[in-house]
Amino acid sequence: MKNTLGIEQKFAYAKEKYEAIGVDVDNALKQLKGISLSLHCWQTDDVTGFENSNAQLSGGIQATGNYPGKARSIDEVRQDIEKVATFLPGNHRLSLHAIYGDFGGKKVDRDQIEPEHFQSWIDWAKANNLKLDFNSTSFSHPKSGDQTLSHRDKTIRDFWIEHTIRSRRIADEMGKQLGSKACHNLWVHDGQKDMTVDRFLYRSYLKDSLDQIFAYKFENVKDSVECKLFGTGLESFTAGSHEFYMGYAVQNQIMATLDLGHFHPTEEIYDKISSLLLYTPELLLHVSRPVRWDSDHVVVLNESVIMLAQEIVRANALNRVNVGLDYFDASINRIGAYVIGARATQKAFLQALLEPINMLRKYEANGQYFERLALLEEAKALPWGDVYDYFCYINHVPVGIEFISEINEYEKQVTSRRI
Ligand SMILES: C[C@H](O)[C@H](O)[C@@H](O)C(=O)CO
Ligand SMILES: [Mn+2]
Repeated sequence: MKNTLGIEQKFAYAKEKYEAIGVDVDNALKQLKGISLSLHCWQTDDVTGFENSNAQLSGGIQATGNYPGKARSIDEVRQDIEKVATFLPGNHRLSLHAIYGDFGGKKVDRDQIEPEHFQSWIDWAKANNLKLDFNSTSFSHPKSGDQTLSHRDKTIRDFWIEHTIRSRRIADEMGKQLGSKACHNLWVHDGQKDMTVDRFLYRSYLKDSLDQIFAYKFENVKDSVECKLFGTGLESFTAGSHEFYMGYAVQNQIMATLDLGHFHPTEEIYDKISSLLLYTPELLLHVSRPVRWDSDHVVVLNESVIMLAQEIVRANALNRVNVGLDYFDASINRIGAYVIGARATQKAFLQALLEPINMLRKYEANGQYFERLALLEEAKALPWGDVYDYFCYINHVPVGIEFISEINEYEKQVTSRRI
């Protein structure tokens, strides 16, 4: 590790500055260490999965780019995730989609998946000190079409109901064996391209499908439902809108998933945190970066992510919010994409944990709004970066830009050879 003295000295100076405004830096670091990010497995291979080698991504989502080195097998996904973990301070989780099963080369349709197809993932996760989360997969399948759980054909709905119940059962097994409840995220792309007249009908089918799916209770699963504004090719109607799933989550006391790319481009999700947490037990986040649409660009430390982290910390809700990442950029080094996005998310939480919240609250309560705004602005320039470097250093992962050369080396030795 380079320049150890500099890191410690800068941290000591930063700590003094924060303590002068009433911030407990050691406690912030302790809390940051407790935030497990759920890394999305699908950045390794551009959401292809291992059902069949010619899988075409559908469902209104797209991974654009052709950067060499994507993972081509389960072993390569695991190898890449293990590498990513060496760059991230803290203990994290992996979120799998149902199409990433270990099917042993056999054709296993979605309504036939079993926990046994994910046992090798569970064993691997255990050996690597990771916990798992899970997602049913409605896209990239001959029966997907434009609609699944909301389809007007009962046989199609029944197929996807069966798939989703089985997915939750797999999540339950993961949660049980790994000793940590698995989040099961349900996102279906269901919608229509053009003006749709039977919206009420499709949404009532979707509700009925969900009722059948959630009639099964699994002890080791935390269920979540993910809304979306629209998918590509399905621009006019989305069955699972925000209002639809918010109502469903509240009525059934499950989680809503908030994906940063699933709202109107100027709509921020930070302000939904305190509202939803008053009515649902927990939340699941999909931290992402929409550029003009739900483009799933790599997460960076932008205002949307910072404000989101602030709202969670200010609401004292770290233990009620599950933080998943969701983006897929096939145009740059994929390991680098994970590390940039995961570290940016951690930096946002660190900034939030280092906020001089007591002073800010006092100003607000006294109606001292100039002082509140001034302190919010000054806090942006406080040396949180030195605290993050120290966090990396004490957790034995590369500090600052050191990870760039290490990822380049991995590319040279491993991913560039995948041809
Ligand atoms: C692959 C994921 O399940 C998917 O990205 C979903 O979470 C989503 O956000 C779709 O836009
Ligand atoms: Mn998502």
